[in-house]
Amino acid sequence: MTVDGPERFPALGVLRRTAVDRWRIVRLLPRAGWAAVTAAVVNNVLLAAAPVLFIVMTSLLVGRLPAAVRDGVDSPAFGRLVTAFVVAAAALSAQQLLAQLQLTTGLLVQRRVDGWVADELMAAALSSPSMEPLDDRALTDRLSEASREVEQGIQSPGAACAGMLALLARYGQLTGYAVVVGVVFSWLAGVGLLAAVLAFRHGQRGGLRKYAAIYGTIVARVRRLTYFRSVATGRPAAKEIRVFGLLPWLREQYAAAYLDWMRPVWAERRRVYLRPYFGYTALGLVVLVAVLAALGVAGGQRDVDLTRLALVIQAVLAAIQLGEFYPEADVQTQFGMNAYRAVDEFRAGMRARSAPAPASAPAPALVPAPAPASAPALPPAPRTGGGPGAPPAAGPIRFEAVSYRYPHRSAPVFTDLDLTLPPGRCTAIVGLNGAGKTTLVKLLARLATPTSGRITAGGQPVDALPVARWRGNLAVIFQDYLRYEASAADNIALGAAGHAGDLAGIRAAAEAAGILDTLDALPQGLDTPLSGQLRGGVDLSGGQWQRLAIARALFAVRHGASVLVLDEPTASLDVRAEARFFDEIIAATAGVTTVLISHRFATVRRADHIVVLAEGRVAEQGSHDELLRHGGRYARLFELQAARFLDDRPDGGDPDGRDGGDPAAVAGRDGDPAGDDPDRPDGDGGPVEIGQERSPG
Ligand SMILES: Nc1ncnc2c1ncn2[C@@H]1O[C@H](COP(=O)(O)OP(=O)(O)OP(=O)(O)O)[C@@H](O)[C@H]1O
Repeated sequence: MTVDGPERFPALGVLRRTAVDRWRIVRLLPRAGWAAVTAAVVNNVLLAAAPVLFIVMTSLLVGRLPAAVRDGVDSPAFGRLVTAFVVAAAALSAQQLLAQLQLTTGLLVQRRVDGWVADELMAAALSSPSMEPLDDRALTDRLSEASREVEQGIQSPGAACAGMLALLARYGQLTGYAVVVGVVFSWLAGVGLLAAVLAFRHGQRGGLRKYAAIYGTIVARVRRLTYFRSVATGRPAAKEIRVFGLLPWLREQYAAAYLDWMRPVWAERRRVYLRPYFGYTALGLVVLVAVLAALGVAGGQRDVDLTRLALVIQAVLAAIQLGEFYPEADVQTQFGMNAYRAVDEFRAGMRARSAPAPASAPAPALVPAPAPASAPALPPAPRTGGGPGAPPAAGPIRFEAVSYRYPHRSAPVFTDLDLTLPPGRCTAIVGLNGAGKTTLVKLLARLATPTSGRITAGGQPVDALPVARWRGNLAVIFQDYLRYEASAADNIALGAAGHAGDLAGIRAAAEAAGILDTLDALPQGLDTPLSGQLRGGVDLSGGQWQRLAIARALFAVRHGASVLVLDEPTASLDVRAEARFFDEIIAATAGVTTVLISHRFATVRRADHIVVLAEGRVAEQGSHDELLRHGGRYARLFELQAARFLDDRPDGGDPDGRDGGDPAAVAGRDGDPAGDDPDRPDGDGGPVEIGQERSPG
């Protein structure tokens, strides 16, 4: 096996990696626009020249002083002294001004580059049609490192670009000083000076590089620290922290996470900086002493005049100072390069983990759904066209021998799952916690890909369709649906973002979800921002948010989605609203293939078809009546609910049921499983949820 250079000589490897990283940063510069980059380059070149000009002019000033004093204020010698003074003062002023401009042009470059990188990062994060890559910790570590730096903008790729440009000024000055020493004194001294300063810089940069490398290995610790900080200061946890008195616990956790994060950093800092620092300082001192000693010898032999003496002394001292740490460039370039490497690695990881989209596969025609038995209560919006971009109509959706296992999990969630979702009907999926209900939705929405088996719609594999086209056919409200910090109208319109102008549709969806009156009563009606954090904004209750999320799904249905998935849609609804759920919402989507996931019998029992998931398969299925007659798992859970209701119900309760009680339980008790009074308010004997089996005793 051949050993290449960098492996045999580690220093070469480091140099090669540094060069590659720097080149990567340089290639980002065009993203800032050529005008901004040119302005920054010109500024930094002038900033390199100004201090060199200053020491040249002040040295001339020193050299011309004896003649000017001797010849008097009216002499040409005095005029030359004044000229040198004016040019030196102008160079100094220009340096001050250019330093400010360096900041401004650098910021401009930085912001533009970071804006582009942020776009790239977002595009990469959303590039995979499935969510699986985001379950990969190594990949999300890269993402969090990159996005943290881009967000903070201190050690970002944009800051690295600005830092690289600023290096032009520093190294330009250094070259200028070395050339001055070479020209007026000795090229050997000039080159020696340059080499000593560069060696010292190498020590600095090498230390910083090693120090920065440790950050790549402690991202998980940083994430933990950030987590505790956001829990402590964020709004979502504010209630629990106060109620449970969690402040001391949080402080302790935060302090532990902080030390866990910082200890390796401190140790590395001592290791990489201390010893090299002494070594390189000694080298710098040796060169300084050698050059100054040679100068002294030459001065003693009267080989150098006053101007040259002043010039060399100033140039050497200024050059030695350039061996220091550059606050405007060093951290930015080192950490910014790391951040951009994280961006690159994240993008590459996403590409590698994303299943290639079958772009060239022709979209098969799906079997059209049967006409709805009754006209949908939610009036459909006029379709904007039925060309190839129109969403496919869904036939029966089948999971055929589908198995699925999450990455990094050994146990599969599903093993050879066979399941049919009849078109235009409502199928309820029930099962204990962790049975796989939400995973089933992820598979249906192609956020995850079956490990084996396939999902078909109208007989055609759904993964043969472009993913966007398939998803255009779905309206999904997840259990953890989003509460957008936007107006109420926008929160609904986001169900079909291309139809935000359909105000009548937004109102119709809100009405069908039973939230229209609430929204109309807000200070700005449906235009009210839904967040206490926004000016003029208000927050909604949990149940109101849930209705709004349902309205979003209904709006998507109005605009062409023919498969509606509702994951725990009644979890936050009050019992009256839950009882009305079928009449108001499911009826509004009659004719739409609906998947309803719920732990609540009051919600599921009126579905056309009920599927019980257990141990990775369909354990039972049928209508509510059939499943009760079957006397299996579903019936057992239902009986538990009824028993709970009977236990909790006070003796001689109101015969018409108006003192409370879950309608499902009433149905189970009176033998009319399907019939109940949806208006009946519930009392304290709330529904027992599927997945929370309780002993009847
Ligand atoms: N992102 C994930 N990575 C690894 N395992 C997961 C992930 N999400 C879910 N699981 C596991 O998959 C199984 C099914 O989870 P899923 O959320 O689908 O259950 P569920 O039936 O919806 O549960 P619940 O009724 O509690 O909402 C569980 O064992 C869970 O631990």
